[in-house]
Amino acid sequence: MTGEVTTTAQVIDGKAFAAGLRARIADAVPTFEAAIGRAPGLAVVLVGDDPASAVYVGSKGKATVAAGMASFEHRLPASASQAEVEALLVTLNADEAVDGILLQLPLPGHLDEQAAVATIHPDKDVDGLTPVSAGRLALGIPGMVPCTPYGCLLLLQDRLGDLSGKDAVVIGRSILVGKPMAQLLLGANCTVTMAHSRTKDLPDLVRRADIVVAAVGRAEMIKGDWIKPGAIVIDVGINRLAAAPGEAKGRLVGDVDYASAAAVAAAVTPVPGGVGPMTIACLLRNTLVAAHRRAGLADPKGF
Ligand SMILES: Nc1nc2c(c(=O)[nH]1)N[C@@H](CN(C=O)c1ccc(C(=O)N[C@@H](CCC(=O)O)C(=O)O)cc1)CN2
Repeated sequence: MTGEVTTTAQVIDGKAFAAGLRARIADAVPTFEAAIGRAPGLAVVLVGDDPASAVYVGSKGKATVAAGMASFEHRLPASASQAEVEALLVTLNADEAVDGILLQLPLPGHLDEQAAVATIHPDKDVDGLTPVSAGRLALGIPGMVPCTPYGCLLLLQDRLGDLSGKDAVVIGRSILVGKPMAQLLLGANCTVTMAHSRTKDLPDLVRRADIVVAAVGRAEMIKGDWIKPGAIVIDVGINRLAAAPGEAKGRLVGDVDYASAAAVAAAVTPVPGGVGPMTIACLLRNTLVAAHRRAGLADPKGF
């Protein structure tokens, strides 16, 4: 019999992996509480009324409580000034019950995101976005690592073990994902190429990679014929398509054209259910770690 051999990639189940991580975090919380006399605390700040952000903040609060940690939710109106946002962050920096602070992004357009984030004390920066955290990551010094890229790294290591010598391409150069992802992969001894909207011959570049991390924010842009057979594909994109006739809302898709990529790759993360759930699990992990460091305890083992 002749004809093409079609492979079907394994699905990397981020939802299941995140559930396991969250369960292990919940198991570690009572030990911390017994030693310090209080649970780790996470404060999440939402400015404005972006519906997606409100959903993410609600999910973070629920996950925090489910892990046995203390959740502090702060909402400011969309009209809040830079000074008001920064004043709240300064108050949270000084609050002994708060180990981690997260400022939900994006902020309303009139606010300076970088300046606001930089107000967060680096020891409480569980989002890993302050200049100090970014500098520590670049220098390879222990610090807080942004949640989404850290989640991607955990999924890759779970699949491949040692990443040394792998060719990795990161598509997208955001502060939230692309740049820290590249640093983490470099730290894991990958050979890393960063690609972005002005990269030439992107399909050819992607075709050389053993690991593809897509974080470009364009629905289904990366096609299966760009993927090297046997590569691992991590799709960070979350894009909602326009609703088809008869649908209340459009489907969620990633930055990767899943069906065509799955025919070539060894393994692919789905959207939804891939990288997304890892973001919140890693936020809890960072909060647990921050709480230990602030209390002068050794980092919890196995995280
Ligand atoms: N300060 C931050 N702001 C934002 C971050 C961040 O890490 N820090 N990330 C994103 C949003 N985000 C968390 O804040 C987030 C996005 C997606 C998911 C998730 O689980 N997605 C699900 C699908 C959800 C759906 O149905 O809409 C999935 O992929 O399975 C969790 C968290 C921007 N802002």
